[in-house]
Amino acid sequence: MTEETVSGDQHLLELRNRIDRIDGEIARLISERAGCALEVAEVKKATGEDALYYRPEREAQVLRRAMERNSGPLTDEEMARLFREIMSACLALEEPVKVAYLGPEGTFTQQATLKHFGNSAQSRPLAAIDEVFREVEAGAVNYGVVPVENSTEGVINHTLDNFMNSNLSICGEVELRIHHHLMISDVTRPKSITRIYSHAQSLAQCRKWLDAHYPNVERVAVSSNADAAKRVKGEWNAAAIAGDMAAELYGLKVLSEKIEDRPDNSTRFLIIGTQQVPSSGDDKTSLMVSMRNEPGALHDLLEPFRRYNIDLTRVETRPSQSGNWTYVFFIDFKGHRDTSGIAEALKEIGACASDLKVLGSYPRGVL
Ligand SMILES: C=C(O[C@@H]1C=C(C(=O)O)C=C[C@H]1O)C(=O)O
Repeated sequence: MTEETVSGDQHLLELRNRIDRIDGEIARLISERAGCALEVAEVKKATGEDALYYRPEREAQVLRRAMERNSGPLTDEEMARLFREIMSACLALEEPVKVAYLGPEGTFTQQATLKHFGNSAQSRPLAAIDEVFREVEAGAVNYGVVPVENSTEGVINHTLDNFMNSNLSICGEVELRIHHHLMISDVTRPKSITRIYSHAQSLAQCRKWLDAHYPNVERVAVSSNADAAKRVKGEWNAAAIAGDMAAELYGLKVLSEKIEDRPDNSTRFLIIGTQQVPSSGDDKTSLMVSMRNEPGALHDLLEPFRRYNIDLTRVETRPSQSGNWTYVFFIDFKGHRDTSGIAEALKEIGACASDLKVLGSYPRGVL
């Protein structure tokens, strides 16, 4: 052995000893933190039956602080993800949070659920967006996670329409970068692919790539990406477009990575529940408004936003379910309903609208 390797080995040993010591400290601090969370639970329990254990506004603040405080070498996102998991475990000690999401397992909505609640939440896949709403309304789960818009393909109508017949609120949002891959099973012959399965939204998000690489291959829309991945197992002439989780879950091989047409392709998901969330300091508010069907109605609706200098982030129109050619507007803007300016604007809009429902004020997605 040369002198160099001896000193290299020695250095490695010292570094590992240091890491062991640091791990000991981290473990002690995490236990101390978990003990605090248990005490918090006692304080919350004293408020009675409806004690709210999961506090979206507080969690957003903890994550933002973790990012602000970070000075590297880990990225801010990586640091926040670690804190996300610590909080998830602490919350589970207080009370395990139950979450339903649009399934099946392996979908991007499952990935969004994990990103938002961490691995200690108890999550359950359901077959349809309506079912997620229903289970939260029935109290079978505490929260639901549903997709609401995609940066390439636009709004998910089904989610918006569900709010028309529901009393649920929006308690949070989470954004997910969507990377699609073309995947095959171990029996697929890559040169003989005649059929590609995926969800219609995903096929649309990869349209140009498919036109360029598989122009004459049949595109088959199925109920989810996970379903597409499942079908490919055992089909020698088929491929699927889906995400990492589906590839892993069904043991598929990725043939082409990141085939989405737009590199910034992302989907926004909503956390639905029954809770009214206090301000986190950086929030968004979502409204559902119906207007009288008369000239200038849309102008009257939007005017207070300009006057109170409120930053609109989205306006969607959906046919109302109460009559032909009448519409419901879904409006998102920056800020919390309880802050001055916004509270006044909402009062004025309420006075000129035939119906106004604040779907919720909630922390802007952190991760
Ligand atoms: C500890 C609390 O309860 C939960 C756990 C949190 C945490 O671990 O930091 C934060 C918010 C709550 O979801 C709290 O409300 O402060």
